[in-house]
Amino acid sequence: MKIQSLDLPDEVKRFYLDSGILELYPPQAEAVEKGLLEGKNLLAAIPTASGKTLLAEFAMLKSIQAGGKALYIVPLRALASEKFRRFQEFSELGIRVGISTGDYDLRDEGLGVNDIIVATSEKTDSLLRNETAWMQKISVVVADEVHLIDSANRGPTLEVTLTKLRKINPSCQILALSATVGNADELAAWLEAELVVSEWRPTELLEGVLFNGIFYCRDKEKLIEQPTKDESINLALDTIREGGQCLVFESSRKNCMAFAKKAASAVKKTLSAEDSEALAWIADEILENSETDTSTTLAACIRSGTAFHHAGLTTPLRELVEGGFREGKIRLISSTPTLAAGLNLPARRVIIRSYRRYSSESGMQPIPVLEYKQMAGRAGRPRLDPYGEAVLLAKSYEEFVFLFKKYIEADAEDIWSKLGTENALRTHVLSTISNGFARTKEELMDFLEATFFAFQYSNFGLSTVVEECLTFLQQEEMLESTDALVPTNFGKLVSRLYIDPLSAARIAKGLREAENLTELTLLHLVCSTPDMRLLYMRNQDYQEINDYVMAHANEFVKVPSPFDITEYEWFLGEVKTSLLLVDWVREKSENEICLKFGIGEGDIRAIADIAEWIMHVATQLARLLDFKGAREAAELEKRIHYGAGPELVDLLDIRSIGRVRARRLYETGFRSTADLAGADPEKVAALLGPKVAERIFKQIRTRGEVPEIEEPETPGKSSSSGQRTINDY
Ligand SMILES: Nc1ncnc2c1ncn2[C@@H]1O[C@H](COP(=O)(O)OP(=O)(O)OP(=O)(O)O)[C@@H](O)[C@H]1O
Repeated sequence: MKIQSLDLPDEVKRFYLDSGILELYPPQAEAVEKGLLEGKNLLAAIPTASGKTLLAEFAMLKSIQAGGKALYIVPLRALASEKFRRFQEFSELGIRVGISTGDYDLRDEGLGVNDIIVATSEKTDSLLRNETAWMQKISVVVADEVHLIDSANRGPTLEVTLTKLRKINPSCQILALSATVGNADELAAWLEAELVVSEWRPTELLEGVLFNGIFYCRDKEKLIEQPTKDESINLALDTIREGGQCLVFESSRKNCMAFAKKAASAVKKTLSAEDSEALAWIADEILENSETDTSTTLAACIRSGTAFHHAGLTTPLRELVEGGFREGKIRLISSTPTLAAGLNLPARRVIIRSYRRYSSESGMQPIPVLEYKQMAGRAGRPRLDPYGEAVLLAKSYEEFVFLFKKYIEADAEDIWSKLGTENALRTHVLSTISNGFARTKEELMDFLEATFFAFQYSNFGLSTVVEECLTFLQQEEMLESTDALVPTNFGKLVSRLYIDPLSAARIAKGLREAENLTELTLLHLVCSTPDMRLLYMRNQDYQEINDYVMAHANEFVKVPSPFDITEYEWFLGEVKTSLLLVDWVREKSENEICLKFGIGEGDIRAIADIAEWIMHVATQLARLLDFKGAREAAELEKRIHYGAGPELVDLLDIRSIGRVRARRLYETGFRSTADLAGADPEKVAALLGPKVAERIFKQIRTRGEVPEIEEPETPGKSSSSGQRTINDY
């Protein structure tokens, strides 16, 4: 099917023809035949890189040209940024694109001027809870990676968000993009959507197992040369020498880093002088951005053409690794499956070194087939690689046979709604009532009957769980104690703040009962909520944290009995996470924190982000309920944001002044923005570099009168590279 023949505006067809897309892939053609461009709902369950996003673009552009507005929902912020960058290319068509991934208690009304809004499912849900007006005008909803409805933590929000959007916009077109799943027909029926299921890919995928140095797949066997003792490295070198790149999936960050380091010396031998120069630049950028042992190791690997990628890296570092790989400079990335979750980073060969995953309930378990297919689907760059190869490693003949049966010859599992638990429903029952979707139990059940959970389980047991949620919400005074479902002001605030009602109840109880609200008391209160992500307890942590608790027992609202082993262990994890935040707000260096707690910089950022949000909730709740602690919580919220002491908060309100620069200014006597306003500009420029100083004075100038900065006579002498480094924070 030619692009020219499509029922799309001429300028849209020209846009694609100019980008070299002349005709549709078979699944795309099937989608058009099934009504994609006639506003019909459609579920496309097709492999990675087989053109799903293009389908969404066609539907969105068609609707926008007719005056509509599109909402593109993704599961991850990284994917939101990737799609936002892609859709910005439509600016030549006069299409405006916005992205919304920020705080969860904003309406983001300003985004309504855009034709396409990209948002995570959580952010979409919070926009609905905050009754964002432009949500009523959405004409096309794209749910990318919709198979994640199956995930326990993200699934319920995506499912309820789609249910709400269909309620407020019954006529809007739903376009669901999914990896191949076992029950795509069931998902399509729930969405009242046409279904396109296909295994077609633009680049052939060879799936196989490496056993005794031979790569076995379908009808091929390939003997892999053995230049080193490690068969995974040999497999990687085999591809790199052919001009391809490798993605290696490991089950843990430690193994990721270890393999990237181990492969470095062998990969380095394949590099040209030009490659090495380009890689050195990337490595220098890494060190500009971060000063931890992990980033030092990463930079060293990159100089040899390898890298590792996991959630412990900060976003700038991950983007540098991804960019270096896309440009073909980094030859091998060793990653945890984060990379496979939707990020478009294909490679000629994908090596799955570990197909097991650790879970606290059942230890090391084989990953689901769906997850294997996601990783395997990254093999083969369209138009660049002649084929893609996904390789599992077998250490025995039994494992060799198992892997073929379990993964290569198997179909992906069915996906199942995870909404039917009290943890999931508690949040969504309150938001459904707060948003006026339900004023009585009957209306609430009607709303829930429109969910995928009800579609799959035909409401089994839903009423009982809902009853338990309503009882809890009334006991915690988030709902009026009436037959009608009426949210209290407390309940409305909890819904708008996008927090688990159980978290809100714990915070309210803690603020009410706390004798003294120290920094630790508030930080632990935040860490004791179900919304908080806790650090794992390593064996060496137990004694140290336990001793700390004994010495500071009066700073905790409640210390559980050590004889209640499960609850006490969980409490120790809360305390360990609280102590990370104490070090963070007391300006311990990131490297020191990483080494002390056994984490990455990305974890500090991720945990600080969540803690900041929950502390923001504590501030709002203390104010609403007139509890003590609002001022202390508001100050801590800022300190968590910057990772700094209270005396620096005024300085930190200035962009370009992060925790390191603020401390340097403070120690030099510039203790506030007022001090800076009256400061000798040359002195500040000497301290922070003229470019940073100018950015600072420019902000202060907008708040009052201060002298201009004279640029130095000899440009390039600035002490600061002008790059925002980790020390800006
Ligand atoms: N019909 C086509 N002809 C040529 N190239 C195409 C066609 N459709 C898509 N592409 C190109 O193939 C690449 C992958 O397309 P797209 O991103 O739509 O796939 P996808 O399935 O969404 O990938 P992912 O699963 O990574 O999100 C893009 O570079 C896109 O421009």
